[in-house]
This record gives sequence, C-alpha cells and structure tokens, in this order.
Amino acid sequence: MNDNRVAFIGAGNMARCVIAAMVKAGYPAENIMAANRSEPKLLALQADFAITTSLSNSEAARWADVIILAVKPQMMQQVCEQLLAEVPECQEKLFVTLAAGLPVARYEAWLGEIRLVRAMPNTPSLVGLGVTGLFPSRCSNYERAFVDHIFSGTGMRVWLEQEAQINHIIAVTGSAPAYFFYFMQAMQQKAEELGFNSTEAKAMVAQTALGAATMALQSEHSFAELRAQVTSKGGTTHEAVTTFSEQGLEQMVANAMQAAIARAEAMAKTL
Ligand SMILES: NC(=O)C1=CN([C@@H]2O[C@H](COP(=O)(O)OP(=O)(O)OC[C@H]3O[C@@H](n4cnc5c(N)ncnc54)[C@H](OP(=O)(O)O)[C@@H]3O)[C@@H](O)[C@H]2O)C=CC1
Ligand SMILES: O=C(O)[C@@H]1CCC=N1
Repeated sequence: MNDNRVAFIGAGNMARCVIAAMVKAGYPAENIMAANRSEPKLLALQADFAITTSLSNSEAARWADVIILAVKPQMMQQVCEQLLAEVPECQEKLFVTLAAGLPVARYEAWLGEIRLVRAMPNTPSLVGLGVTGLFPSRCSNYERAFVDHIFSGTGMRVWLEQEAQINHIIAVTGSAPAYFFYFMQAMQQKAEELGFNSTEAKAMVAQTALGAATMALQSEHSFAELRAQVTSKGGTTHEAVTTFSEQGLEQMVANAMQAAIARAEAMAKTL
C-alpha cells in the first residue's frame, strides 16, 4: 500500500498533522507531496519530513494516485475547478477531503462523480493520538482500506455510515481539542493568579489532563465514576464540581457542540 503516491493540496495545520503521522508510521516520504499557494510551509515540511513539495496544485495532482484536499472550505470550489480544468484525468483518481461542512454532492458538482472519502481528523493526529472520522463515497474496499492505512498513524479511526455523522464527529472530536485547550487555558490563568509561573502552571495543567485522559482510557469506570473517586464527601472537589454544575457546565458544553454542528450545516448550504 505504501507504493501509492499521495498529494496534499494545501499544506497548513491539518496537512502537517496527517503528514507527520504518515511519516512516523513508516509511509515513504518520497511518495508524499504537498502543494501550497505560498512557500514557507512547504519549506518547513521539506525540512521536517523530507517530502516533495510544489507551488503548483496541478503538478501535485498529476503526480498523485491519491489527492488529499486540505484547503479551507471557502477555497475548495476554486481549487477543485482549477484542478479539473488543468488536470482532467484527476477525475479517475481517489480523492480525500479534510474540509468541514462541504458535502459529497458539492465535490461531485465541481469534479464529477469521483471516488471520495470525507475525512475529519483532529490536531492530536500530529502526535498519533488523534481521532479521524471517515465517510466513503463510491469507493472500493481496497480504496477504503488504503485510506484507513493513510490515517493509521493519526490514532483512532471511526468509519461512518451516514454522511450527516461527519458533522457530529466535528463536534465530538474534530473541534474538540480546542475545547480542552480552552479549559486548560482557563485553569492555567487561575494557577498563575495563584502564584505559579507560566511554565509550571502549563505543565501542571497539561499533566493532569493527560493523567485523567489516560486513566479514563485504561479504566472500565465511567467518567462519572472516575469523578466520584476524586470527590470526597464534604471536601474540596465537591465544592469545585458543584460550582461547575450550578453555573451550567453540562448545558454549556451541549450548546457549544450543537453550535459546531449548526455551523457545519450552514457551511453546507452557503459554500
Ligand atoms: N485545523 C483543524 O483542527 C482541522 C481542520 N480541518 C479541515 O482541514 C482543512 C485545512 O484546515 P487547516 O489546515 O486548519 O487550515 P490552514 O489555513 O492551516 O491551511 C490551509 C492551507 O491551504 C493553503 N491554500 C489556500 N488556498 C490555496 C490554493 N488555492 N492552493 C493551494 N494551497 C492553498 C494555505 O496556504 P497559505 O499558507 O498561503 O495561506 C494554507 O497553507 C479545512 O478544510 C478544515 O475544515 C479538519 C479537521 C480539523
Ligand atoms: O474549525 C473548523 O472549522 C475546523 C474543522 C474542525 C476543526 N477545525
């Protein structure tokens, strides 16, 4: 499977995360190319992963067996239409798109009835601890297995049966690293107010998050049970958790996740 040539169109944050995971998992760098409209990110990818790069999307698409679309959703129509105009044979290749919001039908309007996988990774893919949701359209079993192989180094993969579930996985995992970073940022700010220096505070908060997530993954207990283990009757945790609860944490989280889904649905209509 490592013989297939994989080209990324767009070499930003998410392309870097997936490329890092592929290379770390042993995918040959000579079979990976990244194209970007400007040079700095390409130079960094060359230096870090020894992949091939290009300032021409068309060159990358011509070279590739598999084309991974990794530009922002707002750029996607222009990129796809230009690819089809300059590399008409790209229609015969396998496409993967990382973009939020855009349904398969939109790509078919721009590129024809292509074989496409919508993938929704998240940034912890960079360190092999990501979650990627995947929805295939018109793909063979081999193509599905190959895309699973591409993302194998990113962490957990979840194949979805309904396209609408992509918007749900955006809320649950795609956008979710930002929720945790926001929570940790708030904890770090308070720790600094309490007198810990910034480096110490960041490390203490991140280590606690890592410890809690590792315990949850290794334990059969529910999150509620693990929380109960920390919460002594009449103790400090009870006061903190009650404050979260009284101030509506659960509803706030649900509202935020629903807002992410609503935005993905709106993008599907407007982009
Ligand atoms: N970030 C995340 O956590 C996740 C993002 N995604 C999806 O991944 C996609 C990329 O997001 P992300 O990596 O964060 O965005 P970035 O802005 O970091 O990367 C987009 C890249 O596309 C390049 N680009 C823009 N227009 C063109 C063009 N016409 N031709 C070639 N390259 C172009 C940009 O170049 P330049 O450097 O010149 O601006 C930039 O490097 C989005 O569709 C997003 O929805 C999916 C899951 C998670
Ligand atoms: O914010 C976004 O739209 C993208 C998709 C998921 C994470 N980042």
